[in-house]
Amino acid sequence: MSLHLAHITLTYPDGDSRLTALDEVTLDVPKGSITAVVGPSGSGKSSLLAVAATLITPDSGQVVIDGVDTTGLKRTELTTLRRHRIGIVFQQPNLLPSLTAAEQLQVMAHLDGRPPRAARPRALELLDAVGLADQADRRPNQLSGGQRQRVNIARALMNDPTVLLIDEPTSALDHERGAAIIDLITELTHRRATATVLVTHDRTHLRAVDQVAEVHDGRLQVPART
Ligand SMILES: Nc1ncnc2c1ncn2[C@@H]1O[C@H](COP(=O)(O)OP(=O)(O)OP(=O)(O)O)[C@@H](O)[C@H]1O
Repeated sequence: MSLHLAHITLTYPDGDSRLTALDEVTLDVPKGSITAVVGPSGSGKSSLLAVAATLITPDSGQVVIDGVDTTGLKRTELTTLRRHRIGIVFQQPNLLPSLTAAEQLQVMAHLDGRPPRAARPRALELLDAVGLADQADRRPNQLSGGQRQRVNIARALMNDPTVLLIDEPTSALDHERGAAIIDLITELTHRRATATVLVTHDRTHLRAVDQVAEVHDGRLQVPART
């Protein structure tokens, strides 16, 4: 199991008491498969993604990434684990305005202490994989919203992660472009054998996913096979 969440409970301070955002959540995502997490606003989807990304430590429960139990790891160990094994795609691409599409990806190598120039072939290969082979030297303002989201996805794959976590990737796109992005994520998941979690409130795109998990008031419904 490449991503294993076991009995995760997460609370936030709420006045004098605490609000339970995740309540005993257990989820398994095998390598090469994609799980969609759906649920109403405020149900706990983003919290679930943040816990899986090791960005938030739950009150209790276990997060296992690629066989590594993250419980008790130091902050620096978590940063290293995240950098090498987890790809995160946030809702907004957050691309750097002055960099070309290829450079957005090469920065990931730089952050990992490797020379960005040596990472160019991989950056170009990934841009090709997301359908942007001929846009590598364009800056964000020369790309469409859908193309920027593709750069965002390619960037998350730069360090060859085992776990890919994606938050609402279609929210800024029209239906057709949104569907194309989900198809792309599904194809990349199968081809690159990532354990992918896709948070979405849009159920129209769920045809291709392997598993749908529903969150209600912080509780995950037993996933039904699609
Ligand atoms: N930093 C925080 N401090 C306090 N409460 C929080 C915090 N973040 C989230 N919450 C609360 O936790 C619950 C779950 O929030 P979360 O953002 O995970 O839901 P969500 O399903 O992602 O919602 P949306 O679809 O609107 O993004 C909500 O009641 C929210 O108000």
